[in-house]
Amino acid sequence: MRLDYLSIFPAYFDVLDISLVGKAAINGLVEIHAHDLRDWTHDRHRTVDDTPCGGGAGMVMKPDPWGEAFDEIIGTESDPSVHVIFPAPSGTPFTQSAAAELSSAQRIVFCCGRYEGIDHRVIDYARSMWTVHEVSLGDYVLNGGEVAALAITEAVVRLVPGFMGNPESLAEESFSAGQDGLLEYPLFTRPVSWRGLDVPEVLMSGHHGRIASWRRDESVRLTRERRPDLTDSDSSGIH
Ligand SMILES: O=C(OCc1ccccc1)c1cn[nH]c1
Repeated sequence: MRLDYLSIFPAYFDVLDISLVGKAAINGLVEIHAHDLRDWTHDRHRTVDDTPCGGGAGMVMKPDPWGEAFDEIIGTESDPSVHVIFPAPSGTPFTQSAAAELSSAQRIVFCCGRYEGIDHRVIDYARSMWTVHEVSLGDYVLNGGEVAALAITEAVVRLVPGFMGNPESLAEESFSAGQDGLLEYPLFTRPVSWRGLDVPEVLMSGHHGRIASWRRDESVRLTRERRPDLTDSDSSGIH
């Protein structure tokens, strides 16, 4: 999988050489390329923004540098196998199933908006050429798409076959199919007693049936408490 990042702060992505994703990059599963959008400007100030047509506060990212960067990084041929991701508050909420789908992509290009956003024609042009995802991580506003791109990268790359040392651990996480779309139950490890707090006895009983039902009950309780929106969805085991 090749991952490209287009940003006016490409150094954000240096961290990928260290972290979880770094390992995948080393064993050849993932190839990382970060690019400075200003490399595709031609004026002395390397301008990437301008005032919004129709007025309004803030600045908008000009389309020209994006188009020239696309030409060089992706090419001028249409190719639906290239996934182009624009993180933005106005995007479709990102989910574990979206991460799973993207984990089989051969190429993903992250376009990190700054200022108030990117000229919409950039997204329209990208849609005419590649498979575009406008993605939101949540109902809040960041200063730019870089942090969102890092989060999406981690969610996707850890699902790439051959990447995780112990794929079974993926099956038991929150939101994974194995959990029936429920939140993960509380986890404990040694010491059994810690600062006057003990591990629930059932987990030390060695009784696997009871442990499984305690865990499910906890998942149901937590999901009802924190994520009522998940309880009546078809994917969750509770209604
Ligand atoms: O702020 C975000 O993206 C950066 C961005 C992009 C375009 C204009 C403003 C900000 C974001 C919030 N949830 N998911 C993404």
